[in-house]
Amino acid sequence: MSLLNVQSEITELKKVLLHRPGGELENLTPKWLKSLLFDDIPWLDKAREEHDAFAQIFRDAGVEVLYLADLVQESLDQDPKIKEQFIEQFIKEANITSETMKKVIFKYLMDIESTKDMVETTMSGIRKVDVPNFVKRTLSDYIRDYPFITDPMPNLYFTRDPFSVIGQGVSLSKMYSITRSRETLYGEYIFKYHPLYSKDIELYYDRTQNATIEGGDILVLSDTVLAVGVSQRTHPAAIERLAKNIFYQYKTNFKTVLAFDIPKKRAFMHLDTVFTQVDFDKFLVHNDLEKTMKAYAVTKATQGDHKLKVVPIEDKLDKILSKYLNKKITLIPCGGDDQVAGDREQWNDGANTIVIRPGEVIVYERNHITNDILESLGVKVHKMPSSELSRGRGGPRCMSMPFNRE
Ligand SMILES: NC(=[NH2+])NCCC[C@H](N)C(=O)O
Repeated sequence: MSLLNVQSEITELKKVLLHRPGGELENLTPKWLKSLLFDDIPWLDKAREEHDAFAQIFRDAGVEVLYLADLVQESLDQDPKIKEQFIEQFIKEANITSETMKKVIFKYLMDIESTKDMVETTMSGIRKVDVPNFVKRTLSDYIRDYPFITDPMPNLYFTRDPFSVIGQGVSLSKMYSITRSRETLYGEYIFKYHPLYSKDIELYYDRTQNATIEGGDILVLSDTVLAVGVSQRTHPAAIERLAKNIFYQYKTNFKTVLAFDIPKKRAFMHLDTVFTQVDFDKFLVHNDLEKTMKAYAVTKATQGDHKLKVVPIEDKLDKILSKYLNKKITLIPCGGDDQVAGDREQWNDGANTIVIRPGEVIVYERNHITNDILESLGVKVHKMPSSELSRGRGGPRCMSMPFNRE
């Protein structure tokens, strides 16, 4: 039986996957910031302190915290061949063109004694100055003032996106941006080789598909209903493929995929930046969501082999959720009614909370207006420090991937 189990956004969280930020953040520089999807450079030591506080909130609430680099290390240490294969694939995807350089980097990584250090090196990026006796060989070695042989992956601490646990299976993302594409390699090795987490795993999507989908767009509303954002990052064709796989190929319990078409822009980058559940009957939303979104219900077609039926939904968001979740739903606007506070706090992921148990969430401390509103509605709010981590434009939900909920 699969050790993964996520049938909801809000029931008691048992196990969660995080990534403690590492050297990849120190490899951010203003020149490449935009293409690396950061708005500023977090101070690594402080970012780690904040992240450790985040992890401690989970532990204090009885949640087991897993770390990405540990799971990858445990997967690669199953067999020296797996480790070699991983390094080869990493090099291939890092776009190293020179055959000699490929060999140099292979040896460089193989020579790192601990597998975990090796994995962290692949994450933080390898600079030309890191490699002993680096010799310029290719034209680009000579011409470009580019410091890296392999690029850093600074977005790894957003464990929500490269894969997503759905029910007892996994959707391994095909990422939208070049900079995040290699992040899914780690998930591939975990779900193929990890002694615990590769057992009986159903793969509902995989990284070799063409159409892009990212975990931040996927919300497991119940054991029968998924919500998926059609966003800057997730293409409708990917949602249809996912739906066919969960409806037909794997015959899961899921009956409906609600597709929410949202604006294709950075402030709305994933559905979970504008919309998260906080309790059985409460959702946090960005003020502008209702005005700008359009919902569709995707179900099995009654006729035709492996066909889908897509129906536009005209109802308002609370009505749609009430219908599919079978209860009256309250929408809580991020930042309240004030447009300025709403826009500001949403930009700092005020609408992006992770639920520990129904009505108990982790939030960024800085979003004080939204946090006060949540508290006034009886939601238990754990505030985490958030000066540095928020510079990557992701909040507590983006930084966590539940492996198991009650
Ligand atoms: N699930 C999320 N909302 N993730 C936020 C990811 C932020 C990251 N800098 C990116 O642009 O990809």
